[in-house]
Amino acid sequence: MSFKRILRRQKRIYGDEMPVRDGTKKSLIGAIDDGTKTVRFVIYEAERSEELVSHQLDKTEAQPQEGWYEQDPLEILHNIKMCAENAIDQLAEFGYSKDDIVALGITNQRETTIAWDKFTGEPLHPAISWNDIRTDSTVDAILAKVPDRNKNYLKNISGLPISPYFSALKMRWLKDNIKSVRRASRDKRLLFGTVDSWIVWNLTGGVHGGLHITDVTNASRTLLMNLETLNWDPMLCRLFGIHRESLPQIRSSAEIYGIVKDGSILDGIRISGILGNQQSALVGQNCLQAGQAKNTYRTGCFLLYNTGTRHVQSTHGLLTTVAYKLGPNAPAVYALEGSIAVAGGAMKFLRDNLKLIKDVTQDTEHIAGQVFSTGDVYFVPALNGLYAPYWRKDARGIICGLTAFTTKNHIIRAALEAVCFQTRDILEAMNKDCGMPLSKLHVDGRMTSNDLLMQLQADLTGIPVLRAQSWDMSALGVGVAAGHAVGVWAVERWRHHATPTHTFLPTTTDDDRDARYTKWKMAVQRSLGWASTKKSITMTEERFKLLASIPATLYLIGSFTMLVVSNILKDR
Ligand SMILES: Nc1ncnc2c1ncn2[C@@H]1O[C@H](COP(=O)(O)OP(=O)(O)O)[C@@H](O)[C@H]1O
Ligand SMILES: O=P(O)(O)OC[C@H](O)CO
Repeated sequence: MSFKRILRRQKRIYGDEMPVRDGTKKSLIGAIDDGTKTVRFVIYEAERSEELVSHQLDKTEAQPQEGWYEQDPLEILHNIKMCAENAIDQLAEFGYSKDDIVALGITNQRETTIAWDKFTGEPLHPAISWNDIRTDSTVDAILAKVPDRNKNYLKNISGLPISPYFSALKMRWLKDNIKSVRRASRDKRLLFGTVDSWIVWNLTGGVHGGLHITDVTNASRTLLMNLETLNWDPMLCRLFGIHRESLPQIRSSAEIYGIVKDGSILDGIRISGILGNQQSALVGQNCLQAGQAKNTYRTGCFLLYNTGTRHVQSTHGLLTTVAYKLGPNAPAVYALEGSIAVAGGAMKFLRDNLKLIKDVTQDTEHIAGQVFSTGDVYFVPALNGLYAPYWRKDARGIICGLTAFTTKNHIIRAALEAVCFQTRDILEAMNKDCGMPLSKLHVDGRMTSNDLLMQLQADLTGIPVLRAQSWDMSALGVGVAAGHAVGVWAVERWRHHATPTHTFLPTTTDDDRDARYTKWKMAVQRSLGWASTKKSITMTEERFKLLASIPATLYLIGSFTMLVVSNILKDR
């Protein structure tokens, strides 16, 4: 890379606040950030708390059936290696090499579940993504086992409602539906893990003694961990039918777990930090005091409120989760979390499914900015049900309020507003749980580069929105944790990273925003109860393709027969 390109890159990352290098070498920390749609590898200069180089690759996501989302576990590993190689290559331009990396941290999409064979290292099934809703009937089967089919029955122990979102349901589904998983379980070869476990096991040697571990933040998203003991809960494991031996050991978020031994460019580096990506952003934004909160806008959007060493139970639809535990002997810190399943994901839906935009980054702000309002259009992106505070797996996406005046500009703007209204839903719930409204909102995540979105967020919540200095606070957070564990990154050193670069102030009146919010709630009501678990003969994509390949006459006869048969069945 030419020197000019490096300068341009630095300018892009740091703006006018470019770090001044004095020629002395600093300790470097590597961070793997495995998101739902992208993998990144970032290298930080610990003493200066500066991002030095990074590389990112998009991931492929398969959708084999409606509501099913899968990732390739081997692609995740491959992409990490490619990103690491590329980032490390760039180090030479700064006078550094791989040997200057003193520790490695891993932050990851949470809940996404992988099953693999301890002896061959082969994944037994594609990774089931966090937002996959195939476990709908598994949820019903578990609900049938608890008093009053109460979805909040396990909240006191785990902090979580019974929902397809969490890993235990995905593990149960894998055991119920995938023969190789059942066989591996019977033969005691089965290992389960969230993505952090899969990455660490492979990096530390895989079949040759790889470490099967996870950290408290990831474990707290499985519905199998007890928030009090910070260990797998025997009753929960029994309820979901998951054997303790197939689960990873739960460790803190910052300690030296082991050394990379996979023959890759990362070989020999200590792994010393693991954090779920939303908890990691909380650390990266330096929200380390009780009462501090941040909202991260990526594929989903997640607002975490630090409650200190107390785990507070929400009565308004929020989750209780472990925020971090920065060392084996450090206390666990907890958070209340408002989880939104579809934020940036809605932009990709507008691009890939509805073809309303070509480029998520360029088009959404530009096109939505061409109209001054949504023209009373509301888009509830309940594409896989609704998460907090509703927890309704039967909700489905709707766009309502359409008129002959509506254009795609209004719909795109409504999709941006949906992220803001969902955030307001969470803020309302948090206010009820904590009794104290947030006076400002610290934000990060790639979507926050969208100025229009940020302004809408301030206008629709009525509080200032403070954009973080760098959008990827998740990578930074785990970099800090990893550096902290090896003693090269002190809290004070990254404090200035939490300094927002831009503040968006509300420009609307309370009456105006409350009227809009009331309309949003009406739209949400209309999205609920849409999906039913009752099986019906629906025209799926596959059936449509099959029918399209049959000649017209046969098709007519076929359809007529189906109609007659379904009428007979209906009358029974
Ligand atoms: N400028 C933007 N305006 C609106 N949405 C954006 C913008 N930039 C990115 N996004 C959306 O934000 C999400 C970014 O996700 P990404 O950072 O790749 O995270 P992850 O893979 O962890 O979910 C994508 O879904 C994308 O659609
Ligand atoms: O892909 P992201 O960054 O939206 O993160 C996903 C969350 O960790 C799911 O809980």
